[in-house]
Amino acid sequence: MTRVSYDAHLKRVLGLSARLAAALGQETVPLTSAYGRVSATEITAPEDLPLFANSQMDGFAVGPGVTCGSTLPVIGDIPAGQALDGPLPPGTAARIMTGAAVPEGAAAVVPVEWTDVPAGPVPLPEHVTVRDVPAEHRDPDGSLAAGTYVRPRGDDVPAGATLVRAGERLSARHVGTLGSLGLAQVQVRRRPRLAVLSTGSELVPPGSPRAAGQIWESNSAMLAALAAGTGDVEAGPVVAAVHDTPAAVAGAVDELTGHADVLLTSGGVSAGAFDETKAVLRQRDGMWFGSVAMQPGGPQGAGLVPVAQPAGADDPEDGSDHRGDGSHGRNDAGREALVLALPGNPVSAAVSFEAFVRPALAALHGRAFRRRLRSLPAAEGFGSPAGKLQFARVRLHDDAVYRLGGPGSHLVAHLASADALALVPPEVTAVAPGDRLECWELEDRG
Ligand SMILES: Nc1nc2c(c(=O)[nH]1)N[C@H]1C(S)=C(S)[C@@H](COP(=O)(O)OP(=O)(O)OC[C@H]3O[C@@H](n4cnc5c(N)ncnc54)[C@H](O)[C@@H]3O)O[C@H]1N2
Ligand code: MOO
Repeated sequence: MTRVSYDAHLKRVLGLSARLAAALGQETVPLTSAYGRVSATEITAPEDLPLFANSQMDGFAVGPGVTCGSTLPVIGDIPAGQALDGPLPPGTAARIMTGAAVPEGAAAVVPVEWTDVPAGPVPLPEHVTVRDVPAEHRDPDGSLAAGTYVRPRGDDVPAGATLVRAGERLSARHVGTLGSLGLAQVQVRRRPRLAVLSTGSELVPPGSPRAAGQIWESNSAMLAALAAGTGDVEAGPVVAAVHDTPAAVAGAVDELTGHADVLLTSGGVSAGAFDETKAVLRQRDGMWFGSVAMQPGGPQGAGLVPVAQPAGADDPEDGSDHRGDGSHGRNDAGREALVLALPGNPVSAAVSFEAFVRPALAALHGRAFRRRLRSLPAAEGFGSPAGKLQFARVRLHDDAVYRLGGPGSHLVAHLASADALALVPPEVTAVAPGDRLECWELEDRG
């Protein structure tokens, strides 16, 4: 069987993902649905922000040269949401609220606390006397410094400034900024629809009765949960426990790729007499199977598989959006699905997700993928298989790496209590206490 390095297989998976990313395309979503999506374009500020010079305080807008003791006639109110009709006449003041537009002719805002006017809901006074100008707000001549408590137009960002880069995931704070600039819609990368298929005649869904030799199926729920946690997918069908027969596996693959852009399969990819997943998928154009020099996660398959055209799928009349809305009956002519065939051992499936699926889902959005890495010394020594990159399940504690359990790919409870994977390079067969290990912090660690 072909044996490739971890880096070589990752490169293959990322290349396949980049090809599918181009076909997935983009869509426009309302700002209220944009959180967590990946921007398809650079987004620049269409206007200056703040949109206009406005007051930072409830108080009085005044012209230049006001000093402690100045008394000024008050010509009116400027509540937030309104603008004075014309400039502020010289030698006058206008009562102004936080966020209200500072009129032409005003040089500064005097907070109400610095005046003889009571704070709060009081009638508009005829005059205001400035009682206090703290030293830090005075010009050398003692007058109130120009610009005091005025938020200038464009102070935050000028029109044309970059707010979001193409391929950047939109945070809640981005959403707030885009709303501040009146942007009601965002062009985002279309999220792939993801399906999961677990194969194995020994598997029964949790909650079902179990015959001798059977086990409860757990990979499909785990893989669907890991995928959901990335925020990079639309949840699609999850099929737990398809029997190891060519017809059952082939039927499930056709059905699921008909409804998904990405299919994760688990099981049936090693050397067993009943490993039908590999046998069936190997016959599809575009699928590669081989052994990756890593443990767990050695046996892997990956490819872009042409999707069987479902009966009755129509061509879109306007020639647009060949992907439709991800529902039944979309036009699948020429469409391909990314199939990642993961090993069935539960720890192997989980490690394969971290090693290949997580970066693939980022690449499907054209998003740069960054792991949370730490380099820490091993607390204890342990062995590692020669020629394989080992992903040890560990806990990071007191700036050291503590291994959990052994290397067995069936140790699911240890997997669940891990908060990181420690990588032992292929050429290292023994880790000594104090040896530095690169660790990937697990995204959904408890
Ligand atoms: N002769 C060889 N045997 C094996 C090799 C090999 O190179 N030569 N590789 C081993 C490695 S490494 C792995 S990993 C596994 C991968 O096997 P498969 O992907 O074919 O997986 P299965 O045989 O179907 O299952 C392996 C194991 O995991 C359990 N399993 C499978 N699916 C699920 C599921 N959805 N939920 C819970 N548990 C599952 C299954 O019962 C088996 O115990 O092959 C080694 N063998
Ligand atoms: O490589 Mo398998 O994935 O050890 O357990």
